[in-house]
Amino acid sequence: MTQVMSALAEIDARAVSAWFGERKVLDRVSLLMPAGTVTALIGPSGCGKSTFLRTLNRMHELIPGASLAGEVRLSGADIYEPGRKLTDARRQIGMVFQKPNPFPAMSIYDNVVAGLRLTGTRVSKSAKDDLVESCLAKAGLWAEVRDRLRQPGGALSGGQQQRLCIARSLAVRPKVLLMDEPCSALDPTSTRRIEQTIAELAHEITIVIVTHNMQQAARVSQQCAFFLAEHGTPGVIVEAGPTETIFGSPSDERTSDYVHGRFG
Ligand SMILES: Nc1ncnc2c1ncn2[C@@H]1O[C@H](COP(=O)(O)OP(=O)(O)OP(=O)(O)O)[C@@H](O)[C@H]1O
Repeated sequence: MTQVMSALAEIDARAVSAWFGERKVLDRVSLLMPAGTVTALIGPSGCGKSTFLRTLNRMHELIPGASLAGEVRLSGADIYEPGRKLTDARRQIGMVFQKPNPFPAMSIYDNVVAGLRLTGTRVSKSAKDDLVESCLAKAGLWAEVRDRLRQPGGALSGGQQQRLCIARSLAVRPKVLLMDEPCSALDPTSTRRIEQTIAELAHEITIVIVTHNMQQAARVSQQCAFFLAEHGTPGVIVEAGPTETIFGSPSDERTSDYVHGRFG
């Protein structure tokens, strides 16, 4: 079976600020997301978690009027360095969104390999077959779809579609996988299945997940960062650290209030 992942990589955000037009929504946010771990970004609505996530693979700059400052280092190299191609960052740092977004009319097989064409990767037919099997297996979907790879992606359940999107992300061999509330459109059973997939993938890939679900953050992550944007000020990280510390004995009272459901 084809090896899907490349070497483990850390991602290090340094003093990242972000704006939409004149409005600053993140202020000098620094966070090291260690290789091969799951980092959960938590905090109330509007504090900048998704914006921060989008700065990690250069998606923020696609929004008209959006700008940013700071550095994002992938294994030491700044993805924003002049001369570095946008597509390199996208290939190395994949993303899974809130709402599963497979190509609905395209087959399951073609959905998995869809990213190869976009990144200009040429692969033989047999290598492609191996890649499809290996990515679907890693996304926890192979057993359910192995006999119907030619059926459309849109015919799968919501949870299966989300796992198909994870498989599609894995096919271009990313070093980091960003997940923006990947379970918020799913039922509890599908949610647990995705969480299981995250746990299995975390041995081979660095994962950053935005979640509003505190139990989920506690279940899937080894590190948590608590974001807050108080009184209309730009979002900052109040506190980041090992998940058991953030939930068990945080140093800031606002973190404790948030993780225990007292606000947000
Ligand atoms: N495309 C956009 N144009 C202008 N402002 C935006 C845009 N996207 C987000 N914002 C603003 O930036 C701030 C941060 O939003 P962001 O979506 O990053 O927060 P969040 O913590 O992910 O929120 P949620 O948990 O509700 O998804 C918010 O005030 C939001 O209104």
